[in-house]
Amino acid sequence: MKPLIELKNITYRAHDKNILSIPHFQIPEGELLGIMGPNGAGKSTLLKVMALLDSPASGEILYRGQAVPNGTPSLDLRRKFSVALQQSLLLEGTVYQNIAIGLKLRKVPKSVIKEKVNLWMEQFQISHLAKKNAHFLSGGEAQRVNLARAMIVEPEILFLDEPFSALDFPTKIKLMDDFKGIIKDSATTTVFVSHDLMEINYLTNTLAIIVNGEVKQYGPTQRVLEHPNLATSPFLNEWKKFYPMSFRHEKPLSLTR
Ligand SMILES: Nc1ncnc2c1ncn2[C@@H]1O[C@H](COP(=O)(O)OP(=O)(O)OP(=O)(O)O)[C@@H](O)[C@H]1O
Repeated sequence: MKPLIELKNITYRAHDKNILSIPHFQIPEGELLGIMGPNGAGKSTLLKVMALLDSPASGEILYRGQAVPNGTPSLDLRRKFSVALQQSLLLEGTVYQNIAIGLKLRKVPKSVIKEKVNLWMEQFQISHLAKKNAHFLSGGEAQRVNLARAMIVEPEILFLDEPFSALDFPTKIKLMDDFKGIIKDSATTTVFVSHDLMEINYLTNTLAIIVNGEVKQYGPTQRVLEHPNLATSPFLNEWKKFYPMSFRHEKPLSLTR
């Protein structure tokens, strides 16, 4: 498949330290890519650079083969991307208003907004919360609103940075299960940063392991997890001690539905 995003010779520096060094990396359209690695490896920085939220020190980013001007991506291009972070950062107002905001900014007619917000609230099973103040939601509810808000604009690419990591385990697996169905149905190209092997194994098809700002292994998720290389095995083998079997299962072991 054609790459949606391509990175060439990307470096990122902060305080005179090299944070990222990526000679070449690409995300094909339709990919469900996981980015995993130890704390401080550069996962979030890579996501921010790919989502055009931060500029690299050097290198080139191409979107559908077109070079993106460094530092000044057009509004048009930005609007093809959605980002959801660990903190849901919901705005003052109701759940309905929070989910509607992206379409409102795009000046979509009110009747269409209503139809789409209702659809996405249904998809994320939060219709009953429509009129609730978004600042009084549980963590799981808030993350559902956050993901609905990201999906309603029908992004060409969705960037997720640890969206499930603050949730308790039953809440997490239920949301991940629902979310997987939604992503599959919409066929949205997705980049999912996580440090959790169970989340990565469950949600992604392809996996990049980052260590010290470099992509040390890339390939189909199952293959990477089952055959870590010299650079990634110290990290992956630690995880596999805690999830000795889960990387062989399609679903987390405790997910019974
Ligand atoms: N703007 C910045 N200024 C200074 N240091 C930074 C900046 N951005 C990132 N870093 C440093 O870059 C390194 C990579 O950070 P990043 O948040 O990308 O890692 P990560 O893999 O997402 O980590 P974690 O799993 O802990 O969230 C860290 O050492 C971090 O302190």
